[in-house]
Parts: sequence; structure tokens; C-alpha cells
Amino acid sequence: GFFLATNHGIEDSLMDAMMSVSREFFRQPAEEKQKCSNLVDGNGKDYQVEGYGSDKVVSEDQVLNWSDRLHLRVEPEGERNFAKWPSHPESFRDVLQEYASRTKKIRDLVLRSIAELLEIDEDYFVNQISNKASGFARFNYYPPCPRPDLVLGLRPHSDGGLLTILFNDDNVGGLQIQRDGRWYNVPTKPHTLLINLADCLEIMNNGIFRSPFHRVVTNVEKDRLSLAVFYAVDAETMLEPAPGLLDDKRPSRYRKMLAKDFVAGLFEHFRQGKRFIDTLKI
Ligand SMILES: O=C(O)CCC(=O)C(=O)O
Ligand SMILES: [Fe+2]
Repeated sequence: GFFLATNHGIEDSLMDAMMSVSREFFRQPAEEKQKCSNLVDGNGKDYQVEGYGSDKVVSEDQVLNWSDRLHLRVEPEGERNFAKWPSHPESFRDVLQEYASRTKKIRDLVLRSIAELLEIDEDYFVNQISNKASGFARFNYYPPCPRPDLVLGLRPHSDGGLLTILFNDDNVGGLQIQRDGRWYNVPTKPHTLLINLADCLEIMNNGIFRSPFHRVVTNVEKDRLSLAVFYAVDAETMLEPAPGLLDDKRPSRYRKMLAKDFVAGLFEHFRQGKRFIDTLKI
């Protein structure tokens, strides 16, 4: 599920600052942004996980998303690679660090609330995350697009991690969610966060809360910005439904898989517009 959260504990001023430093980053000339490039030095074809750029290009006929992004690791805290973090605007680093400390608290609060709703041990999901689990901030920038009929801002996908905390531009919509084969617009509201229960959580809760298929459409006139913070489990975690949710009448609906093997299969399925998680269904 996707849900909107208000009264989430992040002050309006911090959210405004986060949006404004993000805008300032993307507004810079390309040469400046390239200083944080996601291409491995020089050769122009090898991509790394962190940095600024576009999709990984793997074939000539690949249809790219109409967006740029800046992808930065925020968890584990000790592994933040500040060399990839923008140095302009100057406050970018502090604002993101503060923002990420807040979203982490929201992550744990949501995971505990979900466990409570499911009537299992309140800490079950939180305990699946050790201090080695990763968190990434992904800033998406969608420029105005002259042909919205031809290209998407972001192709259909479900988020591969445990939980995503999404902060959207409130000036312009674009995010859509699929339900029963139809696409619906997700409303925007100032200072509201969108919480997305992602693939790994769908497996762990045995499909009670689904990880929604979503996409972003482009807009002729307006540009758009969003910031997703993706939280994952450790690479070595076995993804499987919580034992407390299973019994004779409620068998497991997913095959088990190590989190790192799941992550390894995600990109190829994303490129093909498919959900990898569907291949695990029993
Ligand atoms: O820009 C958005 O609203 C959605 C972004 C998104 O789905 C993602 O980064 O995974
Ligand atoms: Fe997403």
C-alpha cells in the first residue's frame, strides 16, 4: 500500500529547505552536476550506484525515463560517501543529514505500526534491519517534456526495498498508481509524505499489504521534483513471510530468497516493465 502521512514529525521548515536545496542542485549547469556523476571515471559507460545521472544504458533501443536523478547513500550512516554529495548549495549536506535522521525514525514508526496492525511482535520488521542495512536518498528531477504521449518520467515499477518515504513537489502531479489494471493520479498536498510499503515488506507480510506498481507521467509545462528515501534490509537477510502470519489456513505465498539475490534481479525486470516479486509467488 501507498498512504499519505501528515503530522509525521518533520517540520515544514526542514521540508522546505530540503526541497529548495534539491532544486538548487538541479538548477546548476550540467558541468557542475557532472562533478557528482554516476559514471565511473572517464570511460563513460560504467555506472556506479551513487551519483548524478540518468538510467543505466544497456542497449541501443532502450527507452529512457524523462528524468535525471541524484542517488546518495544515507544508511549505514558511517558509509555516507560525501565525495558524491553536492558541495553546492553549501547547506545541502546538513539539510540532507537532518532530513535522513527524521525519515529513519518514521521508517521504524511505520514498521512497528504495521506489525501491530498484523498482530505480530511489534519489533518483528524492525528486527529484520541491522545497522548494516542500506538507505538511499534518490532525488528525481523531471524536466518539462514536449511529448508526454511518447515518454514517461519513470517507467512502471514497484520499489524493491522494504519501505520508501516519498516527498513530492506539491506544484505539480505526475505520480500514478495502478489498481486493477487502471492508472490513478496520486494527489499532492504540501508537507505531506507518501509512504510506500515496498516489495520486501510485501513478502514479509505475506501479501497482506501489497507493494504498488507505480509510474510517473511527464508534463508539457512544468518541471517536477521528488525525493524518495528507500530503506532496505541487509543483503544477507532471508526474505520470507513472518512466521507469526502463517498457519495451516494461511500458507506462505512467496518463495524464500536472500535479499541480495532479490536485489540482483530487480533491474532487469524493471527494464522490462515487470515486477520481479511476481516471479516469487507460489
Ligand atoms: O517521482 C515520484 O513521485 C516517484 C518516484 C519513484 O517512484 C521512485 O523514485 O521510485
Ligand atoms: Fe518508485
